[in-house]
Amino acid sequence: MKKILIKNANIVNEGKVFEGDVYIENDIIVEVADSISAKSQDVQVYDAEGKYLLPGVIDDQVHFREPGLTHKEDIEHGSKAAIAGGITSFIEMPNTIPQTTTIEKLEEKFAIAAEKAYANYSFMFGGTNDNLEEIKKVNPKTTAALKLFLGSSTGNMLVDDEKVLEQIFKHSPLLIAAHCEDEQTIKDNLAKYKEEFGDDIPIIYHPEIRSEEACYISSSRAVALAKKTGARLHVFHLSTAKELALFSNKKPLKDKKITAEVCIHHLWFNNEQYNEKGTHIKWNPAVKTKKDQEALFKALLDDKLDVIATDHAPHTKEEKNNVYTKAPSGGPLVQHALPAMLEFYHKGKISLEKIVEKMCHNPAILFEIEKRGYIKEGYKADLVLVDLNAPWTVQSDNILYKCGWSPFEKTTFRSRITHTFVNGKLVYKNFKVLGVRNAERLTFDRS
Ligand SMILES: NC(=O)N[C@@H](CC(=O)O)C(=O)O
Repeated sequence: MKKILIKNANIVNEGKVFEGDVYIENDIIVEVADSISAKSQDVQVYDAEGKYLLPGVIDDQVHFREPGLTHKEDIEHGSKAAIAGGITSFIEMPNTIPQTTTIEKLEEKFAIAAEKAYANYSFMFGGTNDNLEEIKKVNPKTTAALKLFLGSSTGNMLVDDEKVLEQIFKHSPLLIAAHCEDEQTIKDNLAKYKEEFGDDIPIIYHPEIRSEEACYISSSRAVALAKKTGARLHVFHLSTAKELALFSNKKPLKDKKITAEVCIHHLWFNNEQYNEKGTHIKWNPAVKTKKDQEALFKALLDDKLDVIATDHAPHTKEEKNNVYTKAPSGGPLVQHALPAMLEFYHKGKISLEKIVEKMCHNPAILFEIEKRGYIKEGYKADLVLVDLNAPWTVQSDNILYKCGWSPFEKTTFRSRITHTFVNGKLVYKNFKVLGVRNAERLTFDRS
């Protein structure tokens, strides 16, 4: 039996920060207490020396591009970058090639992950205009959720047949996670700018094309449909202040039928950075104004926004360094999401407890993930040790993404992830992925 004792940590868990020790046997946290002493010789002891111990982050939205788009990213590189960023579990999206729209394709992805993933994994099934019967067959006990693109993005998975959509909302056995941007509004806006600029539309107009209105029309339609059908809806990557009125903080997360996510890039960037960063910060939905950014932050603290995710969506530099209409939307984020949130902590904008709630506890509650997301007895030992005072700068020689670039390049983060444990095994230490694969398929506690 493998036994690990982490001593002298500042443990961040369930709204508290307290000094303590954590004892692990095999993959399970066996004891969390003020002081634990090694009970036998074969216990491996890590002295945390006051560093902060967090539950491993659970990222509910990543695009690891495998199969079919592995020139951009793959499960091995993506999950290695994830553990370097303190993300110990990920839920991956269906816009791969082939798309994850049949049970067979879904199982193929699980098989790839079983061979290659460095972090615990699950996948979302993809809904289309014509796979309702297949959706009905997906087992909610073994698959994370159903992803619907209610706005076009990478991978041509737009679901725009209103009648089908209502049927999906009525009959989905899975929680529905939706990308909300109204297609017609985007098309009309794009046509207007294309008339003026051709393909080389200045990037600053991205949030005018993928506009607030496009987001609001689509999110409100999805929320209305969820209310009408009783579907369990989770709206992905909120980007505007206006949409926040659609969400509520009146109930505890476990009782909410409609929930919402915010992504790192919408919290970190705003439209003032388009001139400097260009298409490297082109995302769908677009990064919008400073006012939107501030409203998102407030809604996160007020619990109108339930989880923080990355929407890690790499494209190569060559693909990104293109004129507006040809540069794909999306960027790599898993390695830098937690350091970015910890930077907000340093700036006094959010507490460590809140970061842990939104990145670790809440994804586990929302997706009913079994025994993860907390530093608790009986839970899986997915843990991250963080040095809050060890500045480092994002640069090409420490970026682990297959695409080799980051929108955070040249950013100095004050906090560093020093150790990541997945199911009780140390898999990452001080800028080094240790080559130890100990990931498991996520399981769900759903009745
Ligand atoms: N977020 C993005 O801008 N792009 C994502 C798709 C998506 O989630 O829209 C991608 O897969 O490239």
